[in-house]
Amino acid sequence: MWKRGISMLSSSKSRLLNQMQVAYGFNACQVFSTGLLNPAEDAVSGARRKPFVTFVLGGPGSGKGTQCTRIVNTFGFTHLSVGDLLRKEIYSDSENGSMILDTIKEGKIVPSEVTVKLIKKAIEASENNRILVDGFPRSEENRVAYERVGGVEPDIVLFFDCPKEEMVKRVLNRNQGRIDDNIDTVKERLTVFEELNLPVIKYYSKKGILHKMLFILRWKEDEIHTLSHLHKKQSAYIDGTGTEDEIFERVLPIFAALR
Ligand SMILES: Nc1ncnc2c1ncn2[C@@H]1O[C@H](COP(=O)(O)OP(=O)(O)O)[C@@H](O)[C@H]1O
Ligand SMILES: O=c1ccn([C@@H]2O[C@H](COP(=O)(O)OP(=O)(O)O)[C@@H](O)[C@H]2O)c(=O)[nH]1
Ligand SMILES: [Mg+2]
Repeated sequence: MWKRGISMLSSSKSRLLNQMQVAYGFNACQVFSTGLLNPAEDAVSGARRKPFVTFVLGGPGSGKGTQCTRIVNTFGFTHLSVGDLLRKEIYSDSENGSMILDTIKEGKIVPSEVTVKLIKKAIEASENNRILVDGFPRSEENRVAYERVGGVEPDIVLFFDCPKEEMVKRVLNRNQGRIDDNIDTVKERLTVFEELNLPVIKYYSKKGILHKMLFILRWKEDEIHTLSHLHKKQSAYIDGTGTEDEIFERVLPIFAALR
């Protein structure tokens, strides 16, 4: 896997890494190779190291998956899209397949015991110590269930914020043949996001120093003020609008410390 990663370091990537070095004052090549040489097991004892986990949050179509791909390519993370893990379950002979299909179609949230088990299994199977968990936790219940099973909180939480109209436009143009990319489901997903996912984002923001946040909340103006006032120092703010390149420029500094 390491060899494969090193051969992926194409000249365009080298150029990007050099630009990052100039822009952010750190050795991006070093960051990249450290990511690759960041195995899940301790080289001497062989014991499993605590994974370095980043949760990637944001509404439907906010660009989580798109930016995760870039973070993977630049910082050597393994990307676990929880939506993808669930979709795989539908097509495997899993006992939960039809329940998952119905839940995704309706834009609701799959029970925590199912998702937490899938995430745990995927983290354990990963040879990499750096993990991006994309699209989870989607509710406080999800968050608590993960902490209970894993016994740890994430190291970083990213939140990609995007106006509703832009998210709807992106989802309806996504063109990946997803059963939930239709106007009725996306409307429901936005309601679920607001009711169940925003409290999770608020929770991590309050954690402040432990969790860096990318945070511009367009949803509830009163909360923006309170949260940004309370957590200005500890939080990193990002805007999920603009081109993919522009957004990634805002993401890069968050991982700059991972030398
Ligand atoms: N900055 C952007 N501007 C325009 N379209 C984007 C941007 N980022 C992602 N997209 C597109 O929007 C759609 C949703 O992006 P995706 O990464 O799947 O979002 P999420 O995982 O948050 O639902 C995809 O078709 C993607 O190509
Ligand atoms: O932790 C999760 C992640 C996803 N989902 C379900 O899977 C759907 C699609 O999630 P995905 O992250 O793929 O969607 P995205 O936000 O990327 O559009 C969601 O609407 C939920 O129904 C879930 O129940 N729990
Ligand atoms: Mg996604």
